[in-house]
Amino acid sequence: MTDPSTPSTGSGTGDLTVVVAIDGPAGSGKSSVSKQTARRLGFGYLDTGAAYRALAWHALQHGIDTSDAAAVLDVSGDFDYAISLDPDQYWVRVGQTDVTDAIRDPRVSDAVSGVARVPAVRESVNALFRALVAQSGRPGVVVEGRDITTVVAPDAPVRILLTAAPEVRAARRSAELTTHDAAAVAAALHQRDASDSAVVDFLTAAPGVEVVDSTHLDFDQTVDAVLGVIRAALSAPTADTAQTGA
Ligand SMILES: Nc1ncnc2c1ncn2[C@@H]1O[C@H](COP(=O)(O)OP(=O)(O)OP(=O)(O)O)[C@@H](O)[C@H]1O
Ligand SMILES: Nc1ccn([C@@H]2O[C@H](COP(=O)(O)O)[C@@H](O)[C@H]2O)c(=O)n1
Repeated sequence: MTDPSTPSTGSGTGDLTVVVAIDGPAGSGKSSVSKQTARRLGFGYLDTGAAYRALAWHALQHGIDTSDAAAVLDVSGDFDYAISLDPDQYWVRVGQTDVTDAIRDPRVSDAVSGVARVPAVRESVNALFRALVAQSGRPGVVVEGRDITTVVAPDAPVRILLTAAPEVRAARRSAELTTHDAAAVAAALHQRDASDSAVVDFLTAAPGVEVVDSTHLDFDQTVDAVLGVIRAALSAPTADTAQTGA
């Protein structure tokens, strides 16, 4: 994997970029809500799951079974990954190939947890995420995934766990994948959550993480709820400003 050269805390405390960290289970609305939130704030948007998905796609292209950790690590050596942080011009590339749509294929979703289970892969992509945030040139970046509030940017000034009831998440995902059997889509989503939550905990909020439950909210209400948390957090006095009176 390309080695990110620019070190950064990616936390909003060690550099000038404000990080809004959002975690949650599959289908909770992380990508769509984070993207719209970023637009509303003029922030960048970083989809961290795309890196795991793109590496899973890359492994499948090489005929690799992603449950084979050694093979995944091996193929990650020539993984040339790029992603846009522009919420209005979102794309994902591996080498010269645009994989923006391909990485959403259920074939990739079914394989991605194997990739995410490899500790060396996680360390490498986390360093990349921090570098992408630091280099974004934006006043802030909404970063969404599974371990952003706890591992990637635990010091971010805004940390949110976006949840929704499992049956609601499954129904929303089924509505997107209309050509697929609804029961199979729901089973795959819950299976992926089960595999992923064995690696990182995104089902319970870590201390200091605000929960936004969208079960009974529509999309716009969810974005407004997230923006409310962000505005409250960014206008609250920090330890620094409270001490200096700034
Ligand atoms: N509050 C909401 N009300 C209705 N639909 C919603 C809401 N939030 C998100 N959605 C829809 O639910 C679907 C799943 O959302 P999205 O893809 O953003 O979830 P995700 O958490 O990023 O999923 P994954 O982790 O699997 O990538 C999308 O079609 C999105 O438009
Ligand atoms: N911070 C993250 C983000 C994602 N993953 C893994 O990637 C998969 C795809 O993520 P989506 O958000 O696009 O659904 C996800 O199922 C995890 O396996 C991760 O481990 N950490």
